[in-house]
Amino acid sequence: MATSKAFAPAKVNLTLHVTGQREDGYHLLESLVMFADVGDRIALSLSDTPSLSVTGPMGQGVPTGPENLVIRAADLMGVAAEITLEKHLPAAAGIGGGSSDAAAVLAALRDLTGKPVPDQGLSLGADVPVCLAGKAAMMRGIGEDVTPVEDLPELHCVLVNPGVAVPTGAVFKGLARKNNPAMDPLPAQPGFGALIGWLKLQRNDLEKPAIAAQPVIGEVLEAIAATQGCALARMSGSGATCFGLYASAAEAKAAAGELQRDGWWVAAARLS
Ligand SMILES: C[C@](O)(CO)[C@H](O)COP(=O)(O)OP(=O)(O)OC[C@H]1O[C@@H](n2ccc(N)nc2=O)[C@H](O)[C@@H]1O
Ligand SMILES: Nc1ncnc2c1ncn2[C@@H]1O[C@H](COP(=O)(O)OP(=O)(O)OP(=O)(O)O)[C@@H](O)[C@H]1O
Repeated sequence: MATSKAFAPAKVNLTLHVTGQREDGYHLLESLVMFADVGDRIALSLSDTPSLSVTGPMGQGVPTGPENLVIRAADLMGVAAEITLEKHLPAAAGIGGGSSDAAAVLAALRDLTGKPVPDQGLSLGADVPVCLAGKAAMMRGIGEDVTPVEDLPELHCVLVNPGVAVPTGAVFKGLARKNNPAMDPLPAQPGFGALIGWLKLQRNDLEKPAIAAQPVIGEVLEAIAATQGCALARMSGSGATCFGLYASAAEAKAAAGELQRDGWWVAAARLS
């Protein structure tokens, strides 16, 4: 029986500019996305009797029925599979947990069966195409326009989620304005200092409405910014997960130690 194992990394939106809105309500975005070396793990095998088992430290509350994005991904490919999903990432957290799981299943089933992935998986979620690309990229449109970005420096980060789920649609609805300024052009082959300098001039436009919905996100950002060596603190996606960036793995690891609180999920990671 054909089997496959896959890693579904956390997606981090280093920037997220909301520059407009389409007639169907979806927002036009510009986002620099990188992927962390922390994530979920998936094992799957082709089978006549499809099934899903959800395990892992963050598995509680994750749907095990047909609404789980890994099952929807298998359905989209028209393939029956037995899937085990080991959750390490918090759900509804702005780091694409479900989208990255879906992308990993799409890629595994494409490789096992030779079938193409319909429409980059966009129908499963706006974050699925960038997760399917799986490497640093500029994301535009509503998420379907993905351009890989080469030559970014190694980044070390801490990811912090305060344990509150933030529904993506509600955060978009809370935006005061939909047509915010575009991102500045990314400098060519930036070193760490140049990339941080550029990032500081960009934004995550969803930060403000997310903080209005869940004020603890503001506390997370302050706590990250206060850690030793933190070059930038910002929210990812629609929240509530926030990240801090550091020049070294040792600083990111020390920050993760400082940021431990009851109910907070904290991970040090490398971004690429
Ligand atoms: C905020 C981001 O995480 C940034 O990477 C993504 O844009 C969201 O990606 P996602 O979670 O895969 O989003 P989806 O599941 O497609 O959409 C959830 C909800 O977010 C809103 N949504 C999402 C993407 C987008 N470009 N405009 C939107 O307005 C819509 O109300 C939608 O119903
Ligand atoms: N495989 C999955 N893992 C986690 N949640 C899932 C999964 N499949 C479906 N869901 C549901 O999808 C919802 C969104 O979860 P997800 O982890 O994709 O967060 P997200 O905030 O939408 O991420 P992002 O906005 O960065 O894409 C959850 O509330 C959960 O019930």
